[in-house]
Amino acid sequence: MSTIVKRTRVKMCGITRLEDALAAIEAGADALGFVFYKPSPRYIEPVKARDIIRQLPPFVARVGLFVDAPRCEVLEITELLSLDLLQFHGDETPAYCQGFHQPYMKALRVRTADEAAEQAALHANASAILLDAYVEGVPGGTGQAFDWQQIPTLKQPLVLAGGLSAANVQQAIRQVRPFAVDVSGGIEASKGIKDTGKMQAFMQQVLGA
Ligand SMILES: O=C(O)c1ccccc1N[C@@H]1O[C@H](COP(=O)(O)O)[C@@H](O)[C@H]1O
Repeated sequence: MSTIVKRTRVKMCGITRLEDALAAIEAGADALGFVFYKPSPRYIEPVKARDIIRQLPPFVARVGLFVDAPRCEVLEITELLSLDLLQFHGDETPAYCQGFHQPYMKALRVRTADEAAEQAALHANASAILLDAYVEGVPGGTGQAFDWQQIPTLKQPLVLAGGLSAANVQQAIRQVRPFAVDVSGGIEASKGIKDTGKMQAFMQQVLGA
């Protein structure tokens, strides 16, 4: 009789340095996120992201994060570097999100489960729906968790984000049962700089969930 071991996938976001990317992979991350949103302290120049991505081993997904970027900017970046998935973290419409060659994940900022369910239904073609905290005036990366009672039932795989860290990710996984978790601030030494110990501790908690 065979045993199937199912584990929650992990995306580590806001990578700005090769050493952090390699440490995240060593810790066990399934996906790395690169933030192409200039106001973010985790913004990375596309050319720098390309140089990091070129040095990564296979079987690790490269995710590009955008916030209401002009279509031509996304096209420029996706032509410059090889991305497996686009993460749209603003108010992008389904038509906009589907207008690229790469699959996409739509981030929604949760206020209520009903509202999130309505928004998610519009993105039926999304590869996944990422749920993040709603913080007025800030699109994401706030380090804030939201009320996990407000998780809607989704047709798409659910990626849970928002204020996750080694301290709460196990509880989050047990309660929400997401397909994947996405973390940025909770594994940082400072904004944009990852902490290897925190990444390892995060993964250990995920594996123990
Ligand atoms: O990381 C950022 O700076 C960022 C900026 C704009 C939109 C999204 C951003 N990051 C994403 O936000 C969530 C939650 O991050 P955190 O763990 O609470 O810091 C995550 O999906 C990041 O990819």
